[in-house]
Amino acid sequence: MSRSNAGAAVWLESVSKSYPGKPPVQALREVSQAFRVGTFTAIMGPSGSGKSTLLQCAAGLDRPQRGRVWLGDTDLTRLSEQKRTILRRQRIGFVFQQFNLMSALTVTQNVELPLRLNGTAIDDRLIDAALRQVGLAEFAHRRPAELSGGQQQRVAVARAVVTQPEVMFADEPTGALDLRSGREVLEIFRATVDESGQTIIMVTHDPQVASHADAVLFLADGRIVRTLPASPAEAIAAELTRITGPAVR
Ligand SMILES: Nc1ncnc2c1ncn2[C@@H]1O[C@H](COP(=O)(O)OP(=O)(O)OP(=O)(O)O)[C@@H](O)[C@H]1O
Repeated sequence: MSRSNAGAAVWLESVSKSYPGKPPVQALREVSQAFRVGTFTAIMGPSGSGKSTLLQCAAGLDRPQRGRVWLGDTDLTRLSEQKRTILRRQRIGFVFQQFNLMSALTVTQNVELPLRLNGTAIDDRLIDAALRQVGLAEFAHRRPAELSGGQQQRVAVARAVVTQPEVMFADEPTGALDLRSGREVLEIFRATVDESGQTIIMVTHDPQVASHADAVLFLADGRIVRTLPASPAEAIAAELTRITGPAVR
């Protein structure tokens, strides 16, 4: 089959995913979406609309029942579990809400970890460059417990970018951070996209966070129902209210 969407970092083609149950839960319904190289996309939508499922299918962590998911020229849906694991290590970076750092390891050792898992030779200059990128070069020998939450998340970002992945996926990356630390992480994301041509796909509930992205996708009931270009937080919040109904808080 020929690809009509060459140039996309990630491309979903009619992706459907359901979870078993009585009745089964239809989490994604025929979702088609291209994420262009060098763009920063936010995914929003009400709770249960399918955001995490979309992220997991796009990142090859989960496999849809129907449709295709491409990472560059690779069809992830055709790969075995083992090949997807190797591909994730080599070509994808992840940042989660809860940092997921190894507490016994230093900052440097945490950032080195993906290279070790890949069997890549450890190049100190690469580690140093990743730590500089997140403004933490002078914290290289500390352990996570000796850092603030914002600094820990910046270590997680350094760990995600050190392999120079084609795509970085982030699931609520600022959810556990105060406003200022959250903004610092988002500024690093922005710079990584603008200066290194990184592609970032991020799930968030927060319109302020989404306002740093180049585009915002809105999911409802397993479908992409709206796409906004880069927009101020107020416009994103208004769109979310239109889709979700007024906020309860
Ligand atoms: N492992 C699972 N087994 C069964 N149902 C699941 C599973 N994971 C998710 N679901 C269901 O699939 C639907 C989509 O879930 P998903 O986690 O993708 O939504 P979400 O938009 O990320 O939600 P939230 O904002 O609350 O994290 C929901 O109805 C959810 O209950």
